[in-house]
Amino acid sequence: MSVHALPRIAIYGAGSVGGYLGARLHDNARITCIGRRRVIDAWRIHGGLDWSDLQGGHEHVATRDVELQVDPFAAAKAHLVLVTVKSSATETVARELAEVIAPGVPVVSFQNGLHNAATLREALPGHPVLAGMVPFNVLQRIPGDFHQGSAGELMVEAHESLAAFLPVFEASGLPLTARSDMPAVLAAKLLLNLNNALNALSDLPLKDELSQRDWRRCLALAQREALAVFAAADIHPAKLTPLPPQWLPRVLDMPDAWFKRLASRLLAIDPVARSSMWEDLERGRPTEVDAINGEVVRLAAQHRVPAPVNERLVQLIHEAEQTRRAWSAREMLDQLHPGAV
Ligand SMILES: NC(=O)C1=CN([C@@H]2O[C@H](COP(=O)(O)OP(=O)(O)OC[C@H]3O[C@@H](n4cnc5c(N)ncnc54)[C@H](OP(=O)(O)O)[C@@H]3O)[C@@H](O)[C@H]2O)C=CC1
Ligand SMILES: CC(C)(CO)C(=O)C(=O)O
Repeated sequence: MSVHALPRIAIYGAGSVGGYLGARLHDNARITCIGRRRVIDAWRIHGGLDWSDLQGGHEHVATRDVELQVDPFAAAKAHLVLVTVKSSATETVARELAEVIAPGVPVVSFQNGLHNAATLREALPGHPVLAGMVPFNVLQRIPGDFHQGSAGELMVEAHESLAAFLPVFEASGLPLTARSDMPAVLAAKLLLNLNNALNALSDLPLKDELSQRDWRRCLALAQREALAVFAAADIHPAKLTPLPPQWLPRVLDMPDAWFKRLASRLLAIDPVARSSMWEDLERGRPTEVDAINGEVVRLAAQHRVPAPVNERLVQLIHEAEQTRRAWSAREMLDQLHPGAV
């Protein structure tokens, strides 16, 4: 197919997820990545984008094969826009997109958190704005080099406007599963993302952290609390893992040998993979904790149920944004459940 016949996809938020998606999709779409000057310059110096994954797949995408831009106006010609900024940037991005994108162009939020699509929708009336979900981990190892460190399929709210784009994702080896229950999918992802804060505070790779029972006990505390809050708020998380979400805390609590046997897929993670929140602390950026553990705390307050574990995690991450230290699992357990150790 001539390159001119390929759809144009703008990826707004050149970072770990945005760079990875851009690199994976570039054979089947004309990709424009829009981001900060420091990032775009670094990617140009790198000579483009590299992606790799757990299965050994890898590719170099030269700068001539992907458009790298700092000006929001570069999204004007897009047939589809993917938003890949952190949650705290969504409102600004929504306003920037409203100024530039063509009428009716669909916009997909590939972000963690429950409300990003709603925030985009408010500023973009007349566009289908669809919630998406990225299940896997992406680490930007050096600027322009992206590694997918765990498995899973991208999900998106089912909508007719995506019909022309689903084959693009499929052909690129990143199939998009269309779902009619995205709020439930995002709630289930939020439960998994409660580990982002713990992983960042542990300063360990995800695999090492989740291999230690005491770190898993910390996550189980945060998830149990979130499940009780969700129940009070009538939110029913979807089943994204082989185990129903309600079983996760019990399985996390298990001794290491049992956990490894029952939840081997949860540990099928690249040994270098870390949470996106760890990457934020590492790079001295504000984190998304208010949209993740903070969401549990907000819902708990609305429904008058306690959420001390997630409240403490929000505090600890905000402290870590100022001054970092690596916590041991025992110290963390003592913070989240005094007397449990
Ligand atoms: N990384 C991962 O493994 C995963 C991440 N996610 C989710 O995906 C989303 C993106 O995460 P991730 O890729 O890690 O984030 P990154 O921080 O790596 O990338 C986002 C980039 O967008 C930039 N940006 C922010 N606002 C604008 C703007 N107005 N115009 C242009 N660029 C802007 C940011 O710059 P600046 O830093 O200056 O704000 C940053 O460079 C998050 O919601 C995250 O939770 C989901 C699954 C896995
Ligand atoms: C994939 C996962 C759950 C963990 O890396 C994530 O969403 C993140 O890091 O933000």
